[in-house]
Amino acid sequence: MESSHLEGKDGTGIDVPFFDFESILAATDNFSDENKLGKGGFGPVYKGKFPGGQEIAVKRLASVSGQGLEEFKNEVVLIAKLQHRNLVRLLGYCIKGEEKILLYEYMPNKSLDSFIFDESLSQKLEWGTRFSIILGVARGLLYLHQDSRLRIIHRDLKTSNILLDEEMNPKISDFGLARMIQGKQTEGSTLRVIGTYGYMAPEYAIDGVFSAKSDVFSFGVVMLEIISGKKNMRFYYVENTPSLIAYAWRLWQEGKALDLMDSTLRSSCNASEVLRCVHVGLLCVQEEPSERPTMSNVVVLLGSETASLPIPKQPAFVTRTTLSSTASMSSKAESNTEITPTLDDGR
Ligand SMILES: Nc1ncnc2c1ncn2[C@@H]1O[C@H](COP(=O)(O)OP(=O)(O)OP(=O)(O)O)[C@@H](O)[C@H]1O
Repeated sequence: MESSHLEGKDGTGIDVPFFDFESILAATDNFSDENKLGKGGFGPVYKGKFPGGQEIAVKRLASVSGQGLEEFKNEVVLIAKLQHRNLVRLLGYCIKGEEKILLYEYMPNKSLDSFIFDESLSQKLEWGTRFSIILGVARGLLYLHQDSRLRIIHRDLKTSNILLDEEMNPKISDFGLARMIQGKQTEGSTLRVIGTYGYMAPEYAIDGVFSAKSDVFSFGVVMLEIISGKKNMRFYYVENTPSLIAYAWRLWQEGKALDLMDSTLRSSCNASEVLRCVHVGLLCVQEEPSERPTMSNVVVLLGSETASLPIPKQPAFVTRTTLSSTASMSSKAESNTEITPTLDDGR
């Protein structure tokens, strides 16, 4: 099934196996509906199984058809170089005509959102597991931003892009794909916003300006969702508050930040860890990007019981007005997901 390998040009010896189309057809039972795991903005994803029993996830890319072959291969090598225990591993690729496919390790526990937003599954995710998921995601994102040398901005970090392995270790997925589709910017501005409302920083949603700090904002939203078990964007209808961020901010100001905690977990959680997470989460979602911590600050702050934390300033999206203007101003946004730019689309 593997017929050749791509190698990095820089002598790093990175090796990306090429899989022929027929072996992928066989592994996915001709991309059968039963094997379809879902469809994201980059295209549908299928579960596959190779003859030896190895399970894989097959992403059939929809949006890169215009991209040249060489360019695509270079990006595949780049993504394959990004290896960390908190990133989903790229196993190989396939090109056949217009068809471009990426093969990833299969994550049996699917995505974090399917746990935390589900009434019964969320109860299995006690605080200790949630805290280690938060730490793992922070480390994975730090690696993308700094340690990988390549400075990758994810641009679409959200709870549905965090997958869980059999031991509930978190692995970030879809990293490098925004870059694959839009070119090799490490930061800058774009007319085509790849992201999901509810997770995007205001400067990215409104002006298309992205940086490591816009990922930090998304991380903050993810963290508040993990703590509360509630979605940021659907929040208005739950609590009559513009967003989860606004709710967290209100509780914080009233000295009741622990109430943000998913009610099913309150009796068994470590209160000081939860409070630290809410505090760091609020630092991440501050309106002004320069006030937000870097991911390396975040990792240190989360891991230390004694570090003194700065007082957070008012976050973005605390009023209904800011949310509405974001949604309407970002109508130029061409999200990579199936969402349309309305207030209600956070998933
Ligand atoms: N490596 C994987 N192992 C197991 N399931 C996966 C894997 N990658 C993706 N999936 C599942 O496939 C489905 C589609 O994933 P994908 O990441 O393409 O889209 P999404 O997260 O729903 O949306 P978006 O494109 O906006 O990120 C999701 O249900 C996801 O959980």
